Amino acid sequence: MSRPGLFITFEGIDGAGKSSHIEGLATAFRAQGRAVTVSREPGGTPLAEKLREMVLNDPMDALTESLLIFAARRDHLRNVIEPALARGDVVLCDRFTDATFAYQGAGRGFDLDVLSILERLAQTGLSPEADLMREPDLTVWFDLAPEVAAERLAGARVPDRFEAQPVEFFRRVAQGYADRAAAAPQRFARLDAAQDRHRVWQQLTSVFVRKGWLAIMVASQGGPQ
Ligand SMILES: Nc1ncnc2c1ncn2[C@@H]1O[C@H](COP(=O)(O)OP(=O)(O)OP(=O)(O)O)[C@@H](O)[C@H]1O
Ligand SMILES: Cc1cn([C@H]2C[C@H](O)[C@@H](COP(=O)(O)O)O2)c(=O)[nH]c1=O
Repeated sequence: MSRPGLFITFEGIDGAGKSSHIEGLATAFRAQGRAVTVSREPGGTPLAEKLREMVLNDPMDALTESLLIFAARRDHLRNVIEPALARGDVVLCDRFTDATFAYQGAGRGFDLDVLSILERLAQTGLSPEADLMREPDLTVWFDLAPEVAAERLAGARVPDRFEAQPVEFFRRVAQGYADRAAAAPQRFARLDAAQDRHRVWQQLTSVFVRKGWLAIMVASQGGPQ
């Protein structure tokens, strides 16, 4: 009998360390016989990647930004996430809707009620259960002080529109993530992302072992060196 799909998202402020661990986790799942789809937001389809380029680079107001992000998300859900979950894949997605509440909501100060309406519109009617609003089964939150994230990113790459924001913006985004985690504690797993890569990897795999989604052996394998 095929196993049900799992939708797992990774969140945190820019530079928190999410991307450093997602491929390692995909390898761990594959080693245990699971098919894995790795993706990201905004992005993940040709259309959504075009929208990503605009959102990350072109000046726009917060409503335009939110509409483009949810348009990209719907296309990504329709064409990648829902088909993968229907096949029984583990879907590992670098950011999802919590990022919109944290960045556009808490960071930019955009109306959270409007975001909730857009969320319902964009994430409903795509799975065989018509009324289901697709949400992650688990959200791993890499919690890191904005000052530490800024140090990690300094000089690492050319900053996009978000990475170029001042530290006060990221304090609000970090608070936005804390609020989302407090509102859905059963869905969120918080990691102390200030620890070194190996310890963060250990925290990460422990979450999956505790849930029974990975066997205990992988906690000491793979991951960044
Ligand atoms: N635990 C860690 N300790 C120190 N540096 C780290 C750690 N984890 C990642 N880094 C470094 O910090 C930088 C940001 O890491 P990474 O790209 O994984 O973060 P991210 O959360 O995916 O960021 P973004 O969302 O902006 O793409 C990279 O240069 C990476 O090598
Ligand atoms: C999904 C999503 C993302 N963002 C922002 C957050 C980041 O600054 C960029 C994506 O870059 P990354 O290197 O892939 O992390 O986009 C946002 O503002 N709102 C969202 O919903």
